[in-house]
Amino acid sequence: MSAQIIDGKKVAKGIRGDLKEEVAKLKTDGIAPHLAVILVGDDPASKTYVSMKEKTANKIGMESTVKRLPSDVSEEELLQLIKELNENDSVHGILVQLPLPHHINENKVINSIDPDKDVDSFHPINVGNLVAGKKKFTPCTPAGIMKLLESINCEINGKNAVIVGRSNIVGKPISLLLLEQNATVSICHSRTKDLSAMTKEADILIVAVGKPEFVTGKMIKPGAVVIDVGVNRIEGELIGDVEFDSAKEAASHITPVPGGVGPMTITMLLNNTIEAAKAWKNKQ
Ligand SMILES: Nc1nc(=O)c2c([nH]1)NC[C@@H]1CN(c3ccc(C(=O)N[C@@H](CCC(=O)O)C(=O)O)cc3)C=[N+]21
Repeated sequence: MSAQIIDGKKVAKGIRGDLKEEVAKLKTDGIAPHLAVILVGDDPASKTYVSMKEKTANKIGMESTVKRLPSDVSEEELLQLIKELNENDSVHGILVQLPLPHHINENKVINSIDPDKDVDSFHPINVGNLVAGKKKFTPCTPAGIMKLLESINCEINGKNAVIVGRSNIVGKPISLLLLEQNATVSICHSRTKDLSAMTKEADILIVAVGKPEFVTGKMIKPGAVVIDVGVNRIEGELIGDVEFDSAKEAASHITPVPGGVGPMTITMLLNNTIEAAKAWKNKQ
């Protein structure tokens, strides 16, 4: 058996078509959804991601501004820029590309973003709302994963969902979203005693550990849905956290890397920016 490959590019494109219409509608109401991205330093991967965000935003008719700061910028200057963007009524979404240089306190920066403009949904207020089930924004990568599951009509209610990885950006929030849909959720990590025994129980397996080809086919329950969130760049090539060739023999559905979760992340970021613009409009 060979799994059906979940085409994240295609799903993302479909959603972007809807978003483009929403942007056009908002523009006729005099509101141009506007995303501001802050890039500190010149890490090549970050530069690529930021220009992809800018390009995709423009493709659906959205406004985008990229603020580029040198790697030795002071924390104070960065916080000042965020303050200006918070106060700028024409900006609806603010994203600070992570990781930041070590001399800058990441938490302090995230905490300074207006929660209403926090399209990454990393601010503690938005994290708290997600935990309480009253969210304003859904964090981009987890939101994208839910859309991918939806695209294959994946049943979630009552299923065993196993998450490998407990990051604030993916592992923790995706666990909450799956729990909201009544999955039985287990979160595994580096101290998990028998990882294979856990992953083999998964009807839905989400892997976000940042270790190339960490999960192999023999760790997967036959017929499972496998979502690979890994983006490991090795000698210029993008490698997932799942060993694709062996995994696709066990799984019923699987996401590739590239072309799986990645394209969804950016699309959901644009979705959140449109949501922010709509919420702003309703406050006026
Ligand atoms: N504040 C913040 N928010 C983020 O959402 C954020 C961040 N910082 N820092 C870095 C990570 C990583 N990330 C990705 C986005 C798109 C792809 C993506 O589109 N990947 C393509 C391939 C792109 C390529 O070839 O390089 C794919 O998987 O098909 C991957 C990774 C967002 N991140």
